[in-house]
Order: sequence, then C-alpha cells, then structure tokens
Amino acid sequence: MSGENSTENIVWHNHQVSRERRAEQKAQKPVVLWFTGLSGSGKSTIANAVDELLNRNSNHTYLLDGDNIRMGLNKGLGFSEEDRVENIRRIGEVCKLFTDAGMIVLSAFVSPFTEDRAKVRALMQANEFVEVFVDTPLEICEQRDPKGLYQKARKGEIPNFTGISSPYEKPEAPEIHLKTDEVSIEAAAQQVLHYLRTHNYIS
Ligand SMILES: Nc1ncnc2c1ncn2[C@@H]1O[C@H](COP(=O)(O)OS(=O)(=O)O)[C@@H](OP(=O)(O)O)[C@H]1O
Ligand SMILES: Nc1ncnc2c1ncn2[C@@H]1O[C@H](COP(=O)(O)OP(=O)(O)O)[C@@H](O)[C@H]1O
Repeated sequence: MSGENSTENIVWHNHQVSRERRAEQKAQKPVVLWFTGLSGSGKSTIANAVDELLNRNSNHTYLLDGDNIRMGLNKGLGFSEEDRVENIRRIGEVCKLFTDAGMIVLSAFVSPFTEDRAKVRALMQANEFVEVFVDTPLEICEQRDPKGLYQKARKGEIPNFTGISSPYEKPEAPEIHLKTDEVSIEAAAQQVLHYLRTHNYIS
C-alpha cells in the first residue's frame, strides 16, 4: 500500500536505553494487569486498591481507566462493536508503550470480546499480560448500579449496553479470577498482589 497512510517510508527506531534497563531501574517486572468484567463488576474499585498497594510497595504503576480514556485519547468512540474493537486496540498499544517503559499497568475496561483481549495479549511480550476476570453476576452489578446505567439500559435509554443488549464473553482461562460476590475489595486486591509476588513481578 502507498499513499498518505502508508508505513512504507517509516523506519522503526531502536532506543539506546533498552526496555530491560528501564525495568531493572524500577526493580520490577513490567506487566499489564488487564481487568475485564461487566460495568459495575468492580474493575475500577479493585484496580485502584491494587494500585494503592503497589504504590506503597514502591512499585511504578499507571492506571488506565475506561471512562477517563474515553474522555481523552478515545474521545469520539462509542459502544458499537466496531468502536469497542478500536477502543481496546488503542488501549493495547498504550499498554505496550507503558510496559516498554518498565511500568506495571492496570487497565480497567469492560473489554467484552475474547478476540480483542487475545489481540492485546499477543501484542505483549511473553508473561507481560495477566488477565484479571472480575467475575460478578449481572444481578449483583445491576443491584449495585453505581452510575445508574443499568436502570437506564433496562428502560432502553442506552443502546448496546453490555450484559443487557450487547454480549460479554467471559474469559476462559484468566490468570486471576476474582469473585466479588464472595470476596471483599481488600481480599480481591490482596489476591492480585499475591499473584504478582509468587510470579516474581514484584518483591
Ligand atoms: N453501552 C455501554 N456498554 C457498556 N458500558 C457503557 C455503555 N455506555 C456507557 N458505558 C460506560 O462506559 C464504560 C465502559 O467503557 P469501556 O471503554 O470499558 O468499554 S469497552 O471495553 O469498549 O467495551 C462503563 O464503565 P464501567 O462501569 O467502569 O465499566 C460504563 O460506565
Ligand atoms: N467485593 C467487591 N469488589 C469490588 N467492588 C465492590 C465489592 N463489593 C461492593 N463493591 C462496589 O461495587 C461497585 C463497583 O463499581 P466500579 O468499581 O466502578 O465497577 P466497574 O469499574 O467494573 O464498572 C463500587 O461501588 C464498589 O464499592
């Protein structure tokens, strides 16, 4: 392909400071903690709790959160299947940049499609993608309804709402499985920390 959008005249630059040196300096193994689950499942709450624990442990982290990214980088994308695919693709690329920088990234997006999550995993280096399934039954998300969105969706005021009028494909083999109807926010966060410690991402 040639023309304005072609990449044929673009050359990849190798950095003088390697990704290994960037990670070593931070005394951690870079990784993306990819939280996925229904709206209201607890992705944001648990990711924030993990972020807090990691920060106190002197780790270098960054939290990418659904609503915030949609107000900036992904402003203009909606909730059609096509837009969700592009939303997750861009977020995957951002995660890759952060892991290259040696960071532990926490991403909290519904990311309802198995294929899109698999594409992000494939973009990362081996063992740098950890899928965290925030597994909360739809009935409980609906009871929580922290933003009042389920109520609106049930009234037909929000089209393509995940779990109601748009599918959520559950992870089949997540590295971490959090059942928030059985464990507290603090216990869920500790479960993630335990995984990171036992797999030598952090000390
Ligand atoms: N139609 C529809 N379906 C699902 N969610 C909706 C929708 N419209 C708005 N919202 C709000 O947007 C947040 C989900 O954005 P994401 O970027 O995580 O979605 S996706 O990964 O592209 O599917 C989601 O945030 P969370 O509640 O934090 O998950 C909702 O607050
Ligand atoms: N065990 C739990 N884990 C996570 N969130 C919980 C739990 N119990 C209750 N909650 C509440 O559920 C809501 C989850 O909302 P949020 O974190 O915004 O979800 P999401 O980011 O998946 O949309 C919060 O109000 C949180 O306090």
